[in-house]
Amino acid sequence: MAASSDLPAGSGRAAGWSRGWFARLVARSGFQRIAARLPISGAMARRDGAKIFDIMQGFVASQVLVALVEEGVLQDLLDGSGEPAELAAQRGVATDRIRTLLQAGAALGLLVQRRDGRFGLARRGAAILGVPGLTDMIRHNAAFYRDMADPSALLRSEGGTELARIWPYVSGSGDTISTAEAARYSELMARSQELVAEDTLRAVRLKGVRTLLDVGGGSGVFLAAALRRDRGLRGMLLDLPEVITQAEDRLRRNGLSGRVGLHPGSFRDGALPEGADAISLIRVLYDHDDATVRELLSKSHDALPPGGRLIISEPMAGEARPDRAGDLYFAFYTMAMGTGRARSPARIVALCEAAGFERAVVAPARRPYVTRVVTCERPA
Ligand SMILES: C[S@@+](CC[C@H](N)C(=O)[O-])C[C@H]1O[C@@H](n2cnc3c(N)ncnc32)[C@H](O)[C@@H]1O
Repeated sequence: MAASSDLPAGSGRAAGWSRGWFARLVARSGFQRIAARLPISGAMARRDGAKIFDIMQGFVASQVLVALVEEGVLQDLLDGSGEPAELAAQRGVATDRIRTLLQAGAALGLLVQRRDGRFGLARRGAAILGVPGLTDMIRHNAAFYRDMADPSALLRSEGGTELARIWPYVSGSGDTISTAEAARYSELMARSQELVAEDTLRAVRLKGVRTLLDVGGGSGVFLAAALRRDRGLRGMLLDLPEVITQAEDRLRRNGLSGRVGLHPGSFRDGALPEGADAISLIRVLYDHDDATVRELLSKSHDALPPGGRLIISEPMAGEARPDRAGDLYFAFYTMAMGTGRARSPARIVALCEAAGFERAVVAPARRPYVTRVVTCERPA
């Protein structure tokens, strides 16, 4: 919701308002006491109070979610009786504590309590099990939240965060990444890529494209989805050598090896391979600082023929209309990684135009918390 929707009529933009007299008035405890007693301002104060409380308890809510996933409670409620005592005994946890966890899950709208005291999955709780990659994402947030445990330290940090270790390539230091590290992060990306690929391929038309180069294509999930959708399309995939072996395996398993050329290497070194009339950058730009992004966009421009298309897909910031996915979660996630940032579509378009692209289009966002898509073209 835009911040300005909460403002008194005619009060102008939120930034100006928050510096003004009304903000100073609302910030007084005396005002809060009086406002709470009056009918209209009392309702407003209670609404604000509930929203503030909701923000404050967000960490507890997400940790309850982690517990439900890590303890395998969601899965057990899908398959089992939902009897708290049974769930407690299976885990060696006191029954009243498991009941507290189940009640908390119900308060979050993930579980339902039945009349006989048993618990079951609510629709949203069941969806957590069904959405590809979601439980892995919930688990891997543990590292992010350790970085977030001291937000003041994070704001001042110069590296050394847990997320920087989880995504070792972001430093671009030239240190080689172990194959095991590459396999770990690629698997995580692969699981969540299904949703990203679905939304990206809905947002772009690949009609007329003969060869698609997926830069930073990971283990090839996006390319495989694109090739399955368009039987005439050929693919090229560039990623670090430690990652390419996984793409090779996946494409072979999908019977697509014959349609894809693999290019092990770093996009930091030399030009991008030529031969594609479209390039995709899926969840790549937000890992990197502006200087790296400018260079990568410029190399993409040079590798494309005139009229060639660039597809950028990743979670983006809302900028003038801040949203919780781009401006809260991904903004701090990329801060904890240490190099990248969630950029707004307008910022991405500006960077593309600076690299020589034109005819930029920002696709309507279907699920902005999954991805947003910007396309542009090299001038014909
Ligand atoms: C966040 S992952 C995204 C992977 C895939 N596109 C997806 O959305 O699932 C970023 C990818 O960029 C690759 N990458 C990072 N730095 C790179 C570089 N310098 N050259 C080539 N690939 C790189 C990583 O190995 C990783 O596969």
